[in-house]
Amino acid sequence: MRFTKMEGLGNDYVYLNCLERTPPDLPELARRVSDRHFGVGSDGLICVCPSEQADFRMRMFNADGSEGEMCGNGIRCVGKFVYDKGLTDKTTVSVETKAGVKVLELQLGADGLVSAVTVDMGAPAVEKPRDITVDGRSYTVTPVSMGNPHAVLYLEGIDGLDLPKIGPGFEHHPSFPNRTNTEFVEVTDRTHLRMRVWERGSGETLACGTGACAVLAATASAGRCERSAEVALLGGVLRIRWDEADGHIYMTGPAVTVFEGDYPYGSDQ
Ligand SMILES: N[C@H](CCC[C@H](N)C(=O)O)C(=O)O
Repeated sequence: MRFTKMEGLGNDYVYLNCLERTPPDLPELARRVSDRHFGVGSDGLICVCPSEQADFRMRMFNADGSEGEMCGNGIRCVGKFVYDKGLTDKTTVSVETKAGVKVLELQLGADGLVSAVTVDMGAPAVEKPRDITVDGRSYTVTPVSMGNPHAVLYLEGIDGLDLPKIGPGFEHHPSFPNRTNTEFVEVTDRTHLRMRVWERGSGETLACGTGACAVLAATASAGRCERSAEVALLGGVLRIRWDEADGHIYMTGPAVTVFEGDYPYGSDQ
């Protein structure tokens, strides 16, 4: 099975062209390819599938095999995948996701291939902050949906956090019936935010596009930053803008192809 390894700010996935056929048992395939010792190594699996209502459909699976509703870094790479492979000649591409149809504006580099993408991520749903207890300690989190669930919290010294220790307590907290992605945020100034993320189903990743959008929405809603800011993640910086007119969030960032390969998996598995 031919695959393409791609990354958006180090949030890396294995990408499959499923326009003609889809391998059986995608959750199991995601678990296998994601393993960084026995598989390809990735934060998960992303399948580019046909769509009735958009140019393409993206299905995203976390490393544990669970299917997410949306993936910001992933959808930027889907835009690069379909354009660079000649599956479209359009630089405005629509992609159906479980969180609705997203519109991508592809930016081309000097080589004529996609170097960066701006995604209309749709409107965030920001809830009121709520206190939750994790491992005996109380935290104030702001739940935000970008189609997938996020819990945003503000702490000083996020670099010193032991996320493998505290992350699962947030991910599996009973307050989040479908689990949650959790973002740990420092507000540098009104146009610069820093964050780390413990992702539902994948653990700490170097970046999370939907998470960065959730962080901007929660922080601007609290009056602590402007509606347009740079969000610094371990893997790099995303530019996030929450448009006043349409209420949508726009995310701009890079998309990179790392390598192509073949993986032994098919209908006889
Ligand atoms: N890395 C992705 C988010 C994956 C979210 C997934 N962990 C979920 O179950 O919602 C991003 O760039 O938005």
